[in-house]
Amino acid sequence: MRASLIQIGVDQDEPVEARRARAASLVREQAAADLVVLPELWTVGAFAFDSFTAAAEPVRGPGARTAEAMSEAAREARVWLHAGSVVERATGESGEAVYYNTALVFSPDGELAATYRKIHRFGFDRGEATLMSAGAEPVAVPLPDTTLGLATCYDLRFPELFRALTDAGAQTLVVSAGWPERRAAHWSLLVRARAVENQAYVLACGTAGAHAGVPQAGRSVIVDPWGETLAEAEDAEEQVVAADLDPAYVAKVRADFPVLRDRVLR
Ligand SMILES: NC(=O)CCC(=O)C(=O)O
Repeated sequence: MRASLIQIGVDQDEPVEARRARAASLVREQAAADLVVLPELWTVGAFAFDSFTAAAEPVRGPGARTAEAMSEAAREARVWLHAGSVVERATGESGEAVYYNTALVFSPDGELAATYRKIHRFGFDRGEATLMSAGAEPVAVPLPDTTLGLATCYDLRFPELFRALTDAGAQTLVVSAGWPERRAAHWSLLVRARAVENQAYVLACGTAGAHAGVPQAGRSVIVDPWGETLAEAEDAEEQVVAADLDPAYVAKVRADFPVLRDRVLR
């Protein structure tokens, strides 16, 4: 199973519409892959908080511009597409607008197969943490050859989410991110930790460029269930990081070195 991570450049000078078209064409170029992954909030920029509400869009129906473009790209390339995340505009219980950082997964037919609303919002008492509502449900997505477990950026710091995804059957953990350069060492360490402790593939896709003046780490990486790096971006330039995954290898590592079986606390 071939996975391609598109570490797309997010530059505030590029209009969102142009980046959307560019992302769709980058996805189409990955038609040889089975699974393609884009990063977090690549339309607006993960740190462009001031633009979040203006850039918000529904994930279905009229005005779902990113979902429409990504559905078409997935269908044309015939790939499973984790299209990164968008600022989702939804309606609250009293009819008010509420916002989520929502990841979208499309099937090769272009169907919206799953959405995941980011559970852990970044920013402490500012930015995303105050502008967005939190998701509540971990999401695992069965594909023909593997089951994906979905996580978004800051989620990477919360191992209990990844364990819940593993318990839900995930064998390939996808982290879609807009991780900053200044904490690149945490990114590299935590991605490998999540792979080793869950004995799962981790596909961690970041962005290139800078969002609202925050330089990005890039360093998108694919790590196998034994913690070996299969492919990695060495910098924060726009590029594609790709590797072949062997879905059977997850079961082999879990059987040969049965750490998950030895859990005591649940
Ligand atoms: N967009 C994010 O979730 C950023 C997370 C981050 O910067 C960190 O965890 O460090």
